[in-house]
Amino acid sequence: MPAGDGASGDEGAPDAPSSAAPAGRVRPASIPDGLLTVEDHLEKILRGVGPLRAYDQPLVESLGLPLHEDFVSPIDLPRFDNSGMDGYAVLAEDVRDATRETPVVLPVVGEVHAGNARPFAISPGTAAKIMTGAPLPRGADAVVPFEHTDRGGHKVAIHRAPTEGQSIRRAGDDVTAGTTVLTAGTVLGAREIGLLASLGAARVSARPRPRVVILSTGNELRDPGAHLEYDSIYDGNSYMLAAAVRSAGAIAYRVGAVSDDPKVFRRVLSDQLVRADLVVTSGGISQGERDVVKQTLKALGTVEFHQVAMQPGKPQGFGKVFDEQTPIITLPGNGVSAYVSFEVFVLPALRRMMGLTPYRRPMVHAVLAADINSSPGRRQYVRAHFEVTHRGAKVTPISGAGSHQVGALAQANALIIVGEDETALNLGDTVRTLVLDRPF
Ligand SMILES: Nc1nc2c(c(=O)[nH]1)N[C@H]1C(S)=C(S)[C@@H](COP(=O)(O)OP(=O)(O)OC[C@H]3O[C@@H](n4cnc5c(N)ncnc54)[C@H](O)[C@@H]3O)O[C@H]1N2
Ligand code: MOO
Repeated sequence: MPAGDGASGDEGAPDAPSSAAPAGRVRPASIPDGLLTVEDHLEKILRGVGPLRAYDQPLVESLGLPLHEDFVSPIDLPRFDNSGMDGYAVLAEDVRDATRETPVVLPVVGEVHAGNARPFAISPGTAAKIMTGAPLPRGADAVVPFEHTDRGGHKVAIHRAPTEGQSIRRAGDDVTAGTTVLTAGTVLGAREIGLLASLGAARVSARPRPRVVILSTGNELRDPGAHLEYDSIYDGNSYMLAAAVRSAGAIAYRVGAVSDDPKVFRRVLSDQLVRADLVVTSGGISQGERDVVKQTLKALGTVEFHQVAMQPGKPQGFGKVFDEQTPIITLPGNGVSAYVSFEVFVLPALRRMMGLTPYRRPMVHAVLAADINSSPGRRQYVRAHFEVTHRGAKVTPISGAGSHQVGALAQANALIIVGEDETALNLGDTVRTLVLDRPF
């Protein structure tokens, strides 16, 4: 089956989260009691983060954001009849018989340049020199390009007859004032931003980019470039998450690694809220004795921690913190777990905050190039390489399935979904795949 964008199956996100689980959703039988499904946890998050309030933003800042309201053109484009060529404005009738052998000679009664013209008219039997974009003089109904003339100054010999209307760009032939040129929800790219600017919009109404504070936790973490003791490692996650946040179109505030001291974590978190629409943490949420995120946030009573039936990414948390009621998504510390959890939970939340739908990456169907075994009870996100060959979409699992294997993760450009109840996918099967890094 060719690569498609069918947002099919159980990955299709609820675009308008409701307060109850959608009717008809079946909990896979193999999921052990006590674990949430991926959809359960995602729904809690999507219900807890609303779209940010839209405001007028500078045009270029709106790149990648959806337009909040229909945009009705206040003006015509082109604004006025103007020349499409450098040449001479004439009355077509006057030069109807012009040929190379028998050119028609007309007096040149004026010259109009783009941005340097006054209202101007020509009488029958005369011509005006005109440049591309300059307003057409009244009385003219064609433009003869320089190449069909002797380029004369006081008089011009025209040696090819133009058709009526030739090289004239009529007012409103592209956009008519009063028409809706972009509808609410249109994601603004270079073409749309160019159009809005051409229509005189200095600002445009869009939801802002969410500001995301990223905290990683762990006494073992050091910034890249810093000295490592024998038991320390570099903080990969906060960089990865900051990059992922930016790729999603949001603003990342990466705070370096915070120690496992609950007092320190609490203080840093509270200090950061002033610039956060969302906080994302990594690490410190499983069963460890110093799981600082879980320990600190549980005490607040507003953040819930769960195990989710997925691999990687089993430990998860979500809630709101302090007086600000800032949403916080707590991700597991293993690098691959943090990445996959970002894709599955944080990306949809950011898209919802920005007003972008769909929230979740559409699924692609691809032919599997090797067997995959899976233990039941958790949905697997298998790191894989996706490509489109002359025979269609193909996906190949990458070796290195450990949640800590960020080397293998960096080889991947896709995640194969193995359902909770599935124990094997076989070479040649058509499998559900999330193709990463693809705009949607
Ligand atoms: N007894 C149990 N132990 C664990 C369980 C469990 O159910 N019972 N779950 C495992 C799973 S699954 C995961 S995932 C991890 C999640 O643990 P935490 O979220 O508490 O994360 P940490 O313990 O802080 O770290 C895990 C691992 O990742 C490394 N790490 C953490 N932060 C970073 C970072 N910013 N950059 C690079 N590497 C990072 C950390 O050093 C650990 O190796 O728990 C399992 N354990
Ligand atoms: O669920 Mo953990 O995220 O597998 O390593």
